[in-house]
Amino acid sequence: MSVTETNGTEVLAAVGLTKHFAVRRRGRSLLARSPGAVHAVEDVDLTLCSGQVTALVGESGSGKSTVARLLAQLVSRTAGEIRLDGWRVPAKRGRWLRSYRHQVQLILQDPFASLNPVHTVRYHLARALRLHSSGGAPDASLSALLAEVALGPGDQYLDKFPHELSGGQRQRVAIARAMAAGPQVLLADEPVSMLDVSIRLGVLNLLRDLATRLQLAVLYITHDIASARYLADDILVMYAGRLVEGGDGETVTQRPAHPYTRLLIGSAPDPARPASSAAANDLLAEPPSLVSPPGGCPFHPRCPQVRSRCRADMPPRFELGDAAGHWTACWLYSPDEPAVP
Ligand SMILES: Nc1ncnc2c1ncn2[C@@H]1O[C@H](COP(=O)(O)OP(=O)(O)OP(=O)(O)O)[C@@H](O)[C@H]1O
Repeated sequence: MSVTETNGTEVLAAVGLTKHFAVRRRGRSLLARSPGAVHAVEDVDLTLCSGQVTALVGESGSGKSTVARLLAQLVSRTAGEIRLDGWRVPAKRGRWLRSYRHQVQLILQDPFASLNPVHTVRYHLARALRLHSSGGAPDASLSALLAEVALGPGDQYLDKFPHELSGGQRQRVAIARAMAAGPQVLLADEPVSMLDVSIRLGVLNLLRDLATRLQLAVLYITHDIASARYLADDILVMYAGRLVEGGDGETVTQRPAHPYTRLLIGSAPDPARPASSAAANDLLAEPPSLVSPPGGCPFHPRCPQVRSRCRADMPPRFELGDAAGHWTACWLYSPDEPAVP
């Protein structure tokens, strides 16, 4: 399924989403005229649809978590628009925030950090249920929540403390707590990267199941493009705060267009393919400064196919035409550039 031609309807969308973090000035920079800023997210457009999993993939520091925090309204945006069910979400906080947070739930990487160690599973789930509904939190409702995340029977888990659960069970409880709000959107920020490899698949399958069964729109944030391919309908690739490629998961991973996407795929561990040390080394190269980003395409200093135009101008999105909704922001695909070899 492609980003633009999905079966589901649009639930959450961002247009031109931008976040600059102010940088504290030190030493000589105290004399600088304008304070610096980390350009963490620049001009990001994305659409999350009901029943669909969209993966946001990129290396560390590319701005993925900031996108999640912006969509969850945990940080304010510098520019851009967010729409929930077609409703323009105000940039300033207000009374709408509570109901927004019912609809858009964030799941973090480390369930140990997100669950309070002194409270039981019952406490966490009951509190979440009471927060989001006017009724109480009878055990039957708590067990039903646990059943949603394939933890059962409920009475085996309700009185357990986080440290008495395995990593996978803790993440499932964190997901059950998010489900207590009855959300339309789950933003899952590296939800399996701290889990044992053997249990990752189970949690990924759970996210897929929730998306399909409950028609949730899921954003799956990861640095691991192989897991994105496994789980997601659509993949968006992020580099230095910007989206550089998007399309359905199979097309993006089988026919990657952007040189950065190719590098990401080339450096991903694949038992069936000898590791490309060249690709891995390229990825280890110095990431760009987000305080004074290079002019033109942000990837040009690392790009093996750089052209003069790439140093001067920011590439727009080019539709690739090989699959519906497959696009890339790279001058190699401009109709007025010589064809890609
Ligand atoms: N509160 C903040 N103040 C200043 N800079 C920040 C803040 N939060 C994030 N950043 C910077 O924004 C950039 C993007 O960070 P972000 O955490 O969104 O990237 P990421 O792709 O999620 O990386 P990771 O996978 O390592 O979390 C980084 O340079 C980071 O240092």
